[in-house]
Amino acid sequence: MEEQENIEGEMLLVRAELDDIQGQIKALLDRQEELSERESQLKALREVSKASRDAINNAPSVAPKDWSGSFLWDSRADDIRFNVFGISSYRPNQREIINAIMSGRDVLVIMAAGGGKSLCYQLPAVLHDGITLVVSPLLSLIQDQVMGLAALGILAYMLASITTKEVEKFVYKALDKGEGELKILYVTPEKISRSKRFMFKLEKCHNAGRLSLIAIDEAHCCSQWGHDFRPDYKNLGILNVQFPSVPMIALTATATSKVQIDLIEMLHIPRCVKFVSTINRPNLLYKVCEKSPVGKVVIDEIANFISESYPNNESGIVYCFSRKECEQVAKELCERGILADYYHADMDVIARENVHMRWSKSKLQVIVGTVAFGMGINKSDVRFVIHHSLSKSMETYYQESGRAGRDGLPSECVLYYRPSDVPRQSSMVFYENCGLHNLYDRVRYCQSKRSCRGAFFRHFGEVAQDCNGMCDNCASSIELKDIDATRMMILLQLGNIYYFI
Ligand SMILES: Nc1ncnc2c1ncn2[C@@H]1O[C@H](COP(=O)(O)OP(=O)(O)OP(=O)(O)O)[C@@H](O)[C@H]1O
Repeated sequence: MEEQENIEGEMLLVRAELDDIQGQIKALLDRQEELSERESQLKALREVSKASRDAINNAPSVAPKDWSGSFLWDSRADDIRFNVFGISSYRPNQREIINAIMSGRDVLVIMAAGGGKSLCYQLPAVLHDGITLVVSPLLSLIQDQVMGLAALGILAYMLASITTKEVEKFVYKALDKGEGELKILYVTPEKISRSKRFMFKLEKCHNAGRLSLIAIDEAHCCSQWGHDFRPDYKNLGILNVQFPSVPMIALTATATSKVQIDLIEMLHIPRCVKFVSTINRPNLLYKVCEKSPVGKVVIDEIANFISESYPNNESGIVYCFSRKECEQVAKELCERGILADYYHADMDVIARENVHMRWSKSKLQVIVGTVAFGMGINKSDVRFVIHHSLSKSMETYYQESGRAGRDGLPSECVLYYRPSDVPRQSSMVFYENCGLHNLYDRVRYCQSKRSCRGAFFRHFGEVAQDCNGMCDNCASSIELKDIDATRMMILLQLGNIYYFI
């Protein structure tokens, strides 16, 4: 009897000590998370302050100007905005950017996906007399833009491998002799670095005073620190060296301060006016779901999510780690009644175009893609982006998930996470610049019960904004508060408030 009591007594003590340890571990983990967050904040602040110190030290001083004031071209610009582009009012920063370009300044624009970057160079292109040269990384992007401009009645062409001889002749005549009414010319960066003939004609155009503006789209491709580095973008610095009097506008949706410094240097635009809009996409809801170790269960969950939340063929993307996984996931989604197909770099161009086209026209609900399904996705009504696997960095995740909701309507970004996915990603990024560091940032985000879009603000060195319950962690803390409040009311009614305290 006594022995029994001793055992019971000791068990109570052990249990109490275990609970205590559990409490301490939790407190330490919370503190670890707080410190990691603070460390990232401080790193971002250090970069921003270094960047502004460098900018102050290195750049020749230029008086700051109020780009939102009145300018000579105001009424003509308003007329073109409304009557040519059919846009009733400017979005934040658009007017200021246009004014800086029209004042002859180089400009760097950082504006979130769907923010309206194109208007910032297309409107000045129409406003100016000469030709605007646009460098863009992808043929599909260029084709979309040229088609869109043609529909608005703006004469825009591209010079690329698929350009017909007739169009090429027209473009070269326009550059050479000023014939025709060419307004905007799109090229890929390879044209600048590899075609002497093109550069020769461009020089003639410039010498005749007909090259009015140079726009570099997806400018983050210049930087090795960015997520889509393209070696040919490195050669674009030649444009400002060869045509220093022509204003240059560089545009991107994302650039950390390190990438900004890099691309300003590469493009030789140290005195550029910088317009940085918020990276926040308030219409996107971010969620991290626990990923089952059983593959079929994961697919079941994804298929249920799509068919229950998006029963009307609303468009979505599922990102996978490997090509094989893409094909498998697409097949299994089809077996569960979802109209899906896969897209990866191992397919030939025609097959990829075909899948992309069917999806763009909503004949396919879901594209299951690898990272190869990236830039050039212009579909604005993507309602969900699901990550079947962890992406390799915060930046990649921001870009990929950001393909949702470019039309500003509510959309969801869901990530399936399990710790056992980390090693295969780490083996892929091991040799990349800061690869592991970036991946661990991502892992920390997935494991955190507190992290939200605030992690993006920290990553891009932006002042934090409220998440407004638009992530699972913030939403559940709001729910918890609701539950607590309800419980509090019941307890108050029962006169049991001391329980709660
Ligand atoms: N001021 C405006 N008012 C209303 N719509 C606008 C305005 N400016 C641009 N848009 C529209 O917003 C959409 C997105 O614009 P755009 O394609 O230029 O975005 P973006 O910033 O280049 O995005 P991404 O980085 O994803 O390519 C387009 O349909 C465009 O016509």
